[in-house]
Amino acid sequence: MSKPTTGDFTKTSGWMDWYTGPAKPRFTVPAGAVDAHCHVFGPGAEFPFAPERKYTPCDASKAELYALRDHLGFARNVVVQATCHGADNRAMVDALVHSQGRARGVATVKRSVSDAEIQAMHDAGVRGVRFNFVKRLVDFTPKDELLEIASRIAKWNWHVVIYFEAVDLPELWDFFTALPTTVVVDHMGRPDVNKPVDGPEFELFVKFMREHTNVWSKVSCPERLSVTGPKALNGEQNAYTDVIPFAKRIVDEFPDRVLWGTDWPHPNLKDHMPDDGLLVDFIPHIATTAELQQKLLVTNPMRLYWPEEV
Ligand SMILES: O=C(O)/C=C(\CC(=O)C(=O)O)C(=O)O
Repeated sequence: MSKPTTGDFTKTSGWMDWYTGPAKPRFTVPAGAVDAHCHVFGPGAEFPFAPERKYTPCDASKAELYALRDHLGFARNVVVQATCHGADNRAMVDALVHSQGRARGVATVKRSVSDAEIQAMHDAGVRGVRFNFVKRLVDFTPKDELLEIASRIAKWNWHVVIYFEAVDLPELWDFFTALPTTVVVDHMGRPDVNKPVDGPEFELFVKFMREHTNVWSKVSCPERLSVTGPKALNGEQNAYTDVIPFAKRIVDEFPDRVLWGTDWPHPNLKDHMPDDGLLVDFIPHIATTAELQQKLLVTNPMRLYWPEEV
């Protein structure tokens, strides 16, 4: 792969570009595997970043995303709207319509979105909206506005993706449990992996999934959650060991409601940029049987994003 470009935009200071030349994974993903969490950024010259963005990334185009998909052995992608594009979904939708049906999407919308706009996004392959509660990424949106959006998109059988930090779950609980759709949590609700896997904080997340069967989780982003590593670099086959107990627990207890994604191009990492090939080699540490891997990588994402093919 070539090096990331920047267009006319100036990247956020300290920005880490995605890893070029990822390893070929040693773990062979099952046929039809879906990378269910990834993004496109711009390119800024074609799809400008949103004025209200909290970071300016390097470009990460659909062509580069699909080259990575093929290199890693995946068949499909779910492209999630990144906050640097605000509620301007053009770059994400453009990626979907140029995927030969091999990508579906998750959008960010405002209350002002029209039914015709929702329908057009649906026709392009969008199947959900994302509500982001990570304060460094977005400004606050009132809950009544989000609930109104959730009840409107439910008519298209879309779901809601939620992104939040573990410490905020108690405060957000009532809102999340009032959502009328399937709810997909990004990155296991960002647990603090310094805390015990059976401690009160992660128990609350497990309870959230146990008591609400409409709640799914992405067991993604060990590179973001890990404190002790080791990093997925230089051929490391046992990366991010401190995240494994958390992700494995969720896969074991809720095998029919888990998804996995690369999170390429890995926005806002501060410490290191992982080798995506080695991230794929993390999967068998958290989904430890062929049956669990099939559910995580194929059956579950297909049920949620391509139900007409299941
Ligand atoms: O890519 C992710 O899932 C995580 C992000 C970025 C993000 O959510 C966004 O820009 O929309 C993060 O923690 O900075």
